[in-house]
Amino acid sequence: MARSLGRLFKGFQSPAFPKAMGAELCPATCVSVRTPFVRTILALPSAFSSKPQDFSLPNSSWGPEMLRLYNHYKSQCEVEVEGEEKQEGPWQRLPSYNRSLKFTPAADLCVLPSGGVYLSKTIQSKARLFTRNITDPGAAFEYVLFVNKEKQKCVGIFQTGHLLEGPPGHVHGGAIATMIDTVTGSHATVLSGPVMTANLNINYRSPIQLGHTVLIESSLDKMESRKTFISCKVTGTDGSKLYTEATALFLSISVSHLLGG
Ligand SMILES: CCCCCCCCCC(=O)SCCNC(=O)CCNC(=O)[C@H](O)C(C)(C)COP(=O)(O)OP(=O)(O)OC[C@H]1O[C@@H](n2cnc3c(N)ncnc32)[C@H](O)[C@@H]1OP(=O)(O)O
Repeated sequence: MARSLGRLFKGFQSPAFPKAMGAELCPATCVSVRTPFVRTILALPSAFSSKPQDFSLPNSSWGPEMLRLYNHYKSQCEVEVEGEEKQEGPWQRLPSYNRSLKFTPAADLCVLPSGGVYLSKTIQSKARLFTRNITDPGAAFEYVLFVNKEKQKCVGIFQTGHLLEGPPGHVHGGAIATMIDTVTGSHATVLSGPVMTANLNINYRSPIQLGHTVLIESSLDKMESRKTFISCKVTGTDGSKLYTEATALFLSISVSHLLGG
């Protein structure tokens, strides 16, 4: 277990900002790899089951607004320079998988001081990322994240499926919190390496209709020692309608924190 976590976070171990913001956050097919975060992203599939699927690519459930915004940011991941090969653009897409740890043999399990083990083999083999655990396309969270290293921004484009209902016909507040945590948490991870959410403050301004696509834009407010402060807004796809505002605090952690050490 400890070895698996170590592998997972290996690329995060020298996350100093702004060095990490020099990251080239490219899809798994990209060959240009320089920074700790990108190494981690690219290493992730090998820590999964044999056939990792990148869920942040378009599928048949994506509506026109989801596709339009995806294409808008995707087109800025590479730029044409006259007479030269395509170059990296200001935005980079973050790939997204549904597992963070592969099955680990019993010998790898971490024995806690209490005498228990960190995770049973069964739980490890069945564990799935919360936002990617419903396999029916379009039923729950459809999303893709892009980061902009120069502007220190991250955007999430989310299409909200019918299984996210809270108030009739509208998205559950916990699902909105999940979307916000996903965008701001990924942003903080890009900036600072392994982090956990310490505090999330949410103001729900207007209900989000089920099936709607929303844009979640997060910005770095400040970094202080182990603390990364991020704020974000959830809006309609043209940015005019404000649905939700939030601020979040992330604390950098070591792998031993996750093991209860
Ligand atoms: C590729 C990956 C993409 C991931 C995307 C998804 C992201 C999802 C992220 C999550 O959902 S994480 C799960 C939800 N979060 C948790 O379960 C965290 C549970 N809490 C903890 O594990 C610990 O409380 C925590 C790591 C947050 C902090 O414990 P520490 O022991 O490391 O910190 P400590 O208590 O020593 O405090 C350090 C500093 O932070 C401050 N602090 C800690 N918790 C705080 C808090 N809640 N609010 C404000 N300040 C806080 C604390 O006052 C102190 O400030 P000073 O250094 O200035 O004195």
